[in-house]
Amino acid sequence: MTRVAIVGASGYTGVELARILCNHPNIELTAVTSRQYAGMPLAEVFPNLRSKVSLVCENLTTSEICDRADVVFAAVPHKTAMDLVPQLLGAGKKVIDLSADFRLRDVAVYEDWYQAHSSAEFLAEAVYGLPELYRDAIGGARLVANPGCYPTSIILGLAPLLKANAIDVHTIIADSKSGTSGAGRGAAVGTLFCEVTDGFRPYKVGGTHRHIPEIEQELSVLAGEALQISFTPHLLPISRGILSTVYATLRPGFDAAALQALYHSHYDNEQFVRVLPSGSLPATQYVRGSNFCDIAFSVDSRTGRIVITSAIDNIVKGAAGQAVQNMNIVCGFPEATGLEGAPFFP
Ligand SMILES: NC(=O)C1=CN([C@@H]2O[C@H](COP(=O)(O)OP(=O)(O)OC[C@H]3O[C@@H](n4cnc5c(N)ncnc54)[C@H](OP(=O)(O)O)[C@@H]3O)[C@@H](O)[C@H]2O)C=CC1
Ligand SMILES: CC(=O)N[C@@H](CCC(=O)OP(=O)(O)O)C(=O)O
Repeated sequence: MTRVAIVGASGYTGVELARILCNHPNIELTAVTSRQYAGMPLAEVFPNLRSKVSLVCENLTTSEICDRADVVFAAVPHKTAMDLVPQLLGAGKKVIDLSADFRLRDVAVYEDWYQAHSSAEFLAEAVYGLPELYRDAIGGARLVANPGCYPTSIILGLAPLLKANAIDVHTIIADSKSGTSGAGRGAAVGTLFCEVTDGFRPYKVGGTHRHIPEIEQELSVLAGEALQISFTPHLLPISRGILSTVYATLRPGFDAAALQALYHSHYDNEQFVRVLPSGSLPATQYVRGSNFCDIAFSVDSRTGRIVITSAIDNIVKGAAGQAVQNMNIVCGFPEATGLEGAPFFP
């Protein structure tokens, strides 16, 4: 059995990791950390885990975590992760980092959008953990940088088009809507019930959201040239789910039938990407609790644009589920282990 620790188990991605991992046949969950809840059973912090997880939250040092685990999920905020990762790697551990600390390859870009990086020497070896793009490299990685939730939904939606040179890469606009769990479990006025319920609003408008450089980095690799996008996130009064609507101008020669074939050839062997039949549209409630990304597109012949819609559960394919998918690849387990469940509905 592979021994696994979750650092940051009292957060939303941490509890989702515990929920997925408690049914995983190849691993043993051996440590769950939290400073606030140290001494309290994780199943008391999160009663959904009653009778499924018996571990008690602990405030462990990094060397204590190393003694207990072979694989460590860092489900902590950025900055905290970059301070933790070097010691874990030094002790020979495999690390799946859910934060943004190792996603950007260029330290200057990271420092522009986040803060000073104290472990930049590991950026070159970190593998961006989007299995549909980097499966082989993830298999040999000791540090996987699990993607952000918005980037997962947008990059998967655009990848087939960029690889086939089917769109004008300078025309991409992405409009994404996220459930409130995307903001984490920490108390904040902006995520109070009265601030969120019965309403809908954009935030970080005008090219200011920190997922922009991550999305541009990966789309530029796919396009083979540097590109920029317009991206606007919105906050939905739902607990989980992301729906992204992405627009781009089509190049001549790509009609709807050719594009449908393109998406299918790209994703039909992928277990977690469902290309919807023509005329169907994705919805957050059809991926809820699952590791699926549902994708559809329509061609607007009036404007010559393609409109791609993609839906994920931000905590699953957008975070913990994708992290377990990455662990499975790193450890050589079947990629869908622990992630086979159908979405919850309603
Ligand atoms: N929520 C989402 O949809 C997504 C989140 N992510 C990323 O995953 C990571 C975790 O996110 P999320 O679970 O939402 O965050 P939460 O705010 O819900 O949880 C954060 C966790 O980190 C722990 N923590 C905070 N500061 C420290 C510290 N200095 N040292 C040790 N532990 C600390 C907290 O526990 P305690 O304070 O008790 O120690 C808590 O368990 C973040 O980097 C986030 O950006 C990525 C994709 C999607
Ligand atoms: C709704 C909401 O607030 N979402 C978060 C993004 C989610 C996330 O966790 O992104 P990282 O993994 O890059 O930190 C936000 O917009 O900042």
